[in-house]
Amino acid sequence: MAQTERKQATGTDDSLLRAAQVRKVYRGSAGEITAVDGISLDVSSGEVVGLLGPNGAGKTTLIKCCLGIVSPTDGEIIVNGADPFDSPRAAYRSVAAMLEGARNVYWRLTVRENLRFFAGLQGRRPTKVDGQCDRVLRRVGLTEKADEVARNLSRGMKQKLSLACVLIRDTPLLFLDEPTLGLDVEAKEDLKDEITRLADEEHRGLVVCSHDMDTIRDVCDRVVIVNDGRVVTRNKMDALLDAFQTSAYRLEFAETGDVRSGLDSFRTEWHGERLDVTVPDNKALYNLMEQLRACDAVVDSIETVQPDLGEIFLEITDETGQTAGRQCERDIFDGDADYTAGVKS
Ligand SMILES: Nc1ncnc2c1ncn2[C@@H]1O[C@H](COP(=O)(O)OP(=O)(O)OP(=O)(O)O)[C@@H](O)[C@H]1O
Repeated sequence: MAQTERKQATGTDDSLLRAAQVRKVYRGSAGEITAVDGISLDVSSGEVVGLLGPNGAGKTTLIKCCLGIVSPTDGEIIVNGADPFDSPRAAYRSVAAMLEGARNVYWRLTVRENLRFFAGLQGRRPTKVDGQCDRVLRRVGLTEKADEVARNLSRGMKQKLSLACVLIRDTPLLFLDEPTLGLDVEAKEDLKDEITRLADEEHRGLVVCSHDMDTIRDVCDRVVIVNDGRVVTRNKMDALLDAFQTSAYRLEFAETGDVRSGLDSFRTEWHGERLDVTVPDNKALYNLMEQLRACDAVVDSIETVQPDLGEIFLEITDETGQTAGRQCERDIFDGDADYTAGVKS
């Protein structure tokens, strides 16, 4: 890659990841699979980005490309100023990943030995990192288990150890794949706090992949939703929720009149006597009110339905919702002034 292009791709100083138009085609005896088909992903310091998509969407492949584990067929990847294929050592020093949960820890080693090992990979003397080990163990709630052999830990504790092994490496960029898997409610809340703290106080950049939409909603500044190897939507979390918030209303009736059969042109869902109705715009809301009057319905209360990220995700990635997804993507790009690097997919 030409130096000028690289400079462009490296972007601003706080850019920790710039992946532009990444493509990965796996070739095997069964033929070709395009796992990633031109995805771009940026992460800056202090930012938490959610990477969402259904099974097989290409998330893990993209992450492995960014880590330099899988070689992309096409595209540019820069990790904290280093190309993971041209300068693997420099890139490796900047990024740590929690992939496939607890499978990346050494089950015969104790919790502390695991941490020393991973600190050693970062070039530090394992015997000199005990203070930091204690701090990391405190943060993930494993202090009491420091001398326990990893294989004797519960599933949730193994997950915490896996996170601790990522944190001990002290890298500016972190990839966390399904970090809440197996965690109880309290541990999940602690993990969310820790992710937010890492971004806000330590200015790290994090990419979080999860099917746990509560966690994604609570910790992510932005989300990128992929399907079939392509980006279907990217947006700031607030804007994504807002985009869906304005279109759905919950009505309570004093009198329902003929309303159950009179709202055919709207998307409706009854919950007992309550009605959720989705309208595309303000004009349609006005039409809805007219229609309700025509049905002799008396509305007792009307409120906007809080958008559920899980439902938004399904709507966007559902095959029948492709148009909605594309529309959403266009709206989002139109309004996303921060996303100006020319790396839209
Ligand atoms: N090593 C490989 N060789 C061939 N095909 C692969 C390989 N790894 C992944 N794939 C295929 O690439 C596609 C994307 O897989 P990937 O694991 O990246 O998806 P994912 O979004 O991480 O899914 P999940 O949420 O289930 O982890 C799938 O069709 C998968 O079968």
